[in-house]
Amino acid sequence: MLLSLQSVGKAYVSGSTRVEVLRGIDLAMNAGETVALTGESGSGKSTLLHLCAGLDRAESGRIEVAGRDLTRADDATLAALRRDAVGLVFQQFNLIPSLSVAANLAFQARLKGSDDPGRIATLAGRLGLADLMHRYPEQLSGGQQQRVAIGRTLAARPALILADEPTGNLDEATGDAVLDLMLELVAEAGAGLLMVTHSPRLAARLSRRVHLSGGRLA
Ligand SMILES: Nc1ncnc2c1ncn2[C@@H]1O[C@H](COP(=O)(O)OP(=O)(O)OP(=O)(O)O)[C@@H](O)[C@H]1O
Repeated sequence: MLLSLQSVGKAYVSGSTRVEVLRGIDLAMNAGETVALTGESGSGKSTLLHLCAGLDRAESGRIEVAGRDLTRADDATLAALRRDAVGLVFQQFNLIPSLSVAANLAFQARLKGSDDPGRIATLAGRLGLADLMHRYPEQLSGGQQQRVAIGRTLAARPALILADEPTGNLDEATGDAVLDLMLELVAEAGAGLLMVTHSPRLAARLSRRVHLSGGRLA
């Protein structure tokens, strides 16, 4: 099992109010599966991805990624898991401002000790970034930055990709091409993709769809 959530609960407390965002989430994903996560704004989709990435902790229940229990792991173990097994494509792209596009693309793979210049060049070509390799993030459009963030994740070959509207800043044709690439590489690597999307059209292209509402998945 690549990703397993059992009865996962999470609430946010601000002042005297407690907001139950997730109330008993069960989800199981095998390697090779691609799952679309839909739900209204504020339903808890980003919260769920953050928990699966070990960026935040569940209040109850159990989360396992590639057989490792996140709920009991210490911070160093969670950081190692993010480096080695999980790829994140979030809405804040978190590119490194002082590094070129080429160095940003290679960054995650280098952390893992698996930098492959040939693969970076191929990915850059497929993502339409080949002519931008010497630029810096601040010299890119939002959609170009988004493609660098996706390339950086794909270059590191994670077992599980967690993506929050990864093509949200791209026009339809570019977004389709980028999703094609993501699905192709996920299939090739036998990885898994859990992707938040508001688009029923994009959701239909993944192998399974789950909907978050009232703190539960259906
Ligand atoms: N750190 C926080 N403290 C308090 N409340 C929070 C915090 N983060 C999120 N929330 C609340 O939790 C709920 C779920 O937020 P979340 O960002 O997970 O939703 P979402 O489904 O990803 O929304 P969107 O589609 O708009 O990005 C919202 O009501 C939000 O206001």
